[in-house]
Amino acid sequence: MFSLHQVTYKNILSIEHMEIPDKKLTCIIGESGSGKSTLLKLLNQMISPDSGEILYNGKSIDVLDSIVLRRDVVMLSQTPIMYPASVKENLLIGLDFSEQEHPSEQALNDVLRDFHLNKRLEDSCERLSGGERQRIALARITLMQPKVYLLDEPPASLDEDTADWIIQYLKDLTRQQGATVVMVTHSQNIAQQYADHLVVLKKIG
Ligand SMILES: Nc1ncnc2c1ncn2[C@@H]1O[C@H](COP(=O)(O)OP(=O)(O)OP(=O)(O)O)[C@@H](O)[C@H]1O
Repeated sequence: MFSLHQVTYKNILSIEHMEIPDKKLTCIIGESGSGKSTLLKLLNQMISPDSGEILYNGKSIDVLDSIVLRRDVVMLSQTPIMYPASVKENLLIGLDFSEQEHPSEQALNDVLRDFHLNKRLEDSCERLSGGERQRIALARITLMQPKVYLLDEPPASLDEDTADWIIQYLKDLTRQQGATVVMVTHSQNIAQQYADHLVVLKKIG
């Protein structure tokens, strides 16, 4: 899905060669500051490398329109944006942003159930817990049905049981919908248990 060749970014990343496989769950691990979040940002063109080449499905991502690329390759940051609006509005933001049609109320309620969110669509998002925000943000991007999910530490504000079923859910997306999931994690356990492919980053120098 992605191939990186001789990619450098500031004095943060220096990658001779890296493959990120299609339809698999890839975990990125490495010490703090080793460039894990930076690598995700390179994959959806939020930033560009100083040198080297990144291929997406065999094409250099330089020549792809970044809006089109980001419809396929969706990133969930460590601190997802939550608007002071209803659960429904917050779920639909990603679809609006990528100019996709809204699903039925039933589909939105199904997604709340899938993510164990005991909320109604008309409830406000203003007083959600960190874990609920994280799950709404993840639900928001699954509604967009991207080809690639770039996830920056999704389990960060989730308890262990919730983190486990969410990662299992992501793994199922790779198997059932052929999605590609690239996930940064600090947890060696999660990486060992769930990753089909592992990327280990080391600090330069
Ligand atoms: N645009 C930038 N310009 C300069 N330095 C940056 C930039 N972005 C990040 N850094 C630095 O690059 C290093 C790697 O950052 P990054 O967030 O990618 O690491 P990480 O492995 O995800 O870390 P953590 O596990 O702590 O989240 C850090 O030292 C950070 O301060």
